[in-house]
Amino acid sequence: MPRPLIIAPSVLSADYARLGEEVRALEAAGADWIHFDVMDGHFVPNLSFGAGVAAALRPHCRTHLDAHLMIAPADPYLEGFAKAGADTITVHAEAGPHLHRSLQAIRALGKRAGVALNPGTPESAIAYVLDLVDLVLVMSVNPGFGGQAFIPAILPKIAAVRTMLGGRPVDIEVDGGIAPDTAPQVVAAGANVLVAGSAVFRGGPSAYAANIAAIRAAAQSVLTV
Ligand SMILES: O=C(CO)[C@H](O)[C@H](O)COP(=O)(O)O
Ligand SMILES: [Fe+2]
Repeated sequence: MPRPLIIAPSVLSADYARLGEEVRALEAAGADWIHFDVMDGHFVPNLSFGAGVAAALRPHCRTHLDAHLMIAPADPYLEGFAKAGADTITVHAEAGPHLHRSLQAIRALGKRAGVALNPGTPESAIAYVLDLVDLVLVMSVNPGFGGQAFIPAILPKIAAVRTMLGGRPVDIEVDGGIAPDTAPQVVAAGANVLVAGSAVFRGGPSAYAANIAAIRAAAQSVLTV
C-alpha cells in the first residue's frame, strides 16, 4: 500500500523570535508534520537549535515533530531529543561509524528511527540497517542551509531506496529545494514525505496555506495519473 503524502515545513526558515506562533500557523495552514533541523557547526557548516528549543516548541506542535539531526556525534543527544518530544529522530549515515547502534538507540527510546543520506552518499550505505528504519531521508541539497537549489542527480537514488525497501512500510523523505516544480519529480521517484522551508515561508504567514497547498497539489498530480 502506498505511504501517505506528508508535507513537512522546516522551521529553519521561520521567524525564530516567534517559533511557537510559527508552528501553530503552519499547522493551521495544513502542515502534516513540523521538520526541525538541528545543526552543530561541525557536521554541517551552520548552527541552528538544540533539544531545549525542541522541548519549548513541543507544546505548540499538535502534529508530528520530525527531528533532522545534522550533528556528529549524534548518540549523546538522542535521549535529549526523545525527552523533548520528537516523534521521528533522523541521524545521518555519514555522522559516525556506528549507524546501526544509533538506530537501535532511537528505537529503544520508543521513537521512530530515520536515516539520512547526503547527496554524495549511495543508497548502499543503508543496505544492512533497513530493518531498523522507519524513514529514509534522501537529501536533495548538501545539508546546512535553507534556500539552496534542488540537486536532480538524487532522483535515481529515491527510486533505488524504494526498490531496496521492498514492501517495508518505511517513509521516504526528501529535503532541500522542494517546491511545486520539484515535488512531482521526487514523488514520481517514490518519495512520500516532502520537507520544504523557503517554498512554504515565502510571502509570510498569510501565504503559508497557499504555499503548502501548491506543493501538495503538485505532488498529488503525479499520484493520480
Ligand atoms: O535540512 C535542511 C538543510 O540542511 C532543511 O530542512 C532544508 O534545506 C529546507 O530548506 P529549503 O526547502 O529552503 O531547501
Ligand atoms: Fe532538514
